[in-house]
This record gives sequence, structure tokens and C-alpha cells, in this order.
Amino acid sequence: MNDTWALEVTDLSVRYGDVRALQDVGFRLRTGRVTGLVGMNGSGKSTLFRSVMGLVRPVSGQVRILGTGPGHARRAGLVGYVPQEEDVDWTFPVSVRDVVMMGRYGRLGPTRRPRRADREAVTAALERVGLADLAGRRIGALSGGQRKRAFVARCLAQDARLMLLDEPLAGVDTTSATTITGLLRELAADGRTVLVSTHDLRSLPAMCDDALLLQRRVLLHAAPEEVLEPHNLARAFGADGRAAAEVLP
Ligand SMILES: Nc1ncnc2c1ncn2[C@@H]1O[C@H](COP(=O)(O)OP(=O)(O)OP(=O)(O)O)[C@@H](O)[C@H]1O
Repeated sequence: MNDTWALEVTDLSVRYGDVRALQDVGFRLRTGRVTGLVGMNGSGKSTLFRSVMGLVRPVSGQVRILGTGPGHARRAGLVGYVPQEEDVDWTFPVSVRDVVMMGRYGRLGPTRRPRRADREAVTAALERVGLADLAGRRIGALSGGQRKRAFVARCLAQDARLMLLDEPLAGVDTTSATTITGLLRELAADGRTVLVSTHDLRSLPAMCDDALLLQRRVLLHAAPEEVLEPHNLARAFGADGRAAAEVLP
């Protein structure tokens, strides 16, 4: 078996001034699986994504993506990122098609002009997320769920091997949630690796093969059903975790 992990995080610690956002985080993701990232507000989920993208500098530890470092992986288009809603400037005057084309930037030649293959990849990605009809619309004029789908389409157009999605189901309509969940399963079946954070614990078993429970460090990396056991949720969420577990089917 190929022993190159899609993502390997070793002893990763990240600080913002006095705030210890991540402490000795370690885990490995196998190719072709969807892993859910679960933890309370402030547990370090977005920081973990930013570290994997090479956007924050860790105090210590290492990130390897398909055997290479974050900077190289990003430049090579190996890793794609769907950021949280708050991390995007939605007033930026670009069309949905432009946003998806950004996924192709790493592949454009020296002229930086999209070629036919780039345009076709963008059209295919837009169709796959059901946004072909809205391609010309300004990104800021889309609903929350449609914006998420546009960013998922950017990852698809990029043909990223590892996809990171920060709360793709937050505030989205049922249609978008179903589209996104189905897409993640298809992508994994296609040999991509997906790490997806979510507060929607009900969606975990249907969406994910594995789940990571984070509270500044990894508390548990196991099957979703095990992570959802009340005593495990209580470790990450305290009393909120027990309350969350009670509403689960
Ligand atoms: N730019 C920053 N400067 C200072 N502190 C930060 C910064 N970004 C995050 N933090 C702090 O680091 C910790 C981890 O934050 P992070 O955003 O990674 O958590 P999260 O799990 O993604 O939270 P949420 O579920 O609310 O999005 C929190 O205590 C947060 O306040």
C-alpha cells in the first residue's frame, strides 16, 4: 500500500500572541476519505485549516501534504480551501465564474490567460455544483449556500487532491447542504481527501468516514459514531456536548 499520507500533521502548536490556539496537534489522513472536524467555538478548527494552507506560521511542528510542505502544496494546486463566510470580502466585484476560475490560476501559462481547457473545467465545476445559470452574477449577490457552492466549485476546478472546507454547511439551505454533502462523498470516491469542519453533528455519519474531535489538541480520531458518543462529546463541549448528544437520532 502507498504509505504517503494525504495529510500528516505532527506536534503542531500555533499561538496568536498569548493565545495558544493549537497545542501538539497530531493526526494523519488517508487518501480517499472524508474526515469531519468537530470542536466548540475557539477550539482551533480554522487555525488548523490556516496552518495546513501555510497561512499561519506554527510555533513548532510540521504539516505534510502528500509528502510535501504547505507552501509547495499550495503553489502546486494540491490543496484547496473553502474558507469560512467571515474570511471572505463579499463586496469584491467579481463574478461567480471569476471566483471559480481562480482555482485554475496555478495552471495558467506565462500569459495568465485562461485557455479552453481552463474554461471547460470552470464550466464543468459550475454545473457540478448547480450554479451554471448564475455564472455571470456577482459573488456577493448569491445566497450563503450558493456562495459556499461557488467556493466548492473553485476547489473542483483546481482539481485539488486535498480539500479543506471550513463550515460549508453553516447557514446554508437544504438544497445546498444536500449538494455539498453528496459532492464530498463523490470526491472521496474519486480519490480526493476531504477535511471538513462542521457544527452540524447530525450530518457527521452521513457525510464523513472519520471524525476528529478537537479542543486545542486532538481528543479523539475515530469513526463518527464513536465521536458522537455522549461521553466523548462531553469531553469537547462540556455540558453543551451532552445536550447536543440528546438531540441526535
Ligand atoms: N487572528 C487572531 N488573533 C488572535 N487570536 C486569534 C486569531 N484567530 C483566532 N484566534 C484565537 O485562537 C483560538 C482558536 O480560534 P479558531 O478561529 O481557530 O477556532 P475555531 O474552532 O475555528 O472557532 P469557530 O468554531 O468559532 O470558528 C480562539 O481562542 C481565537 O479567539
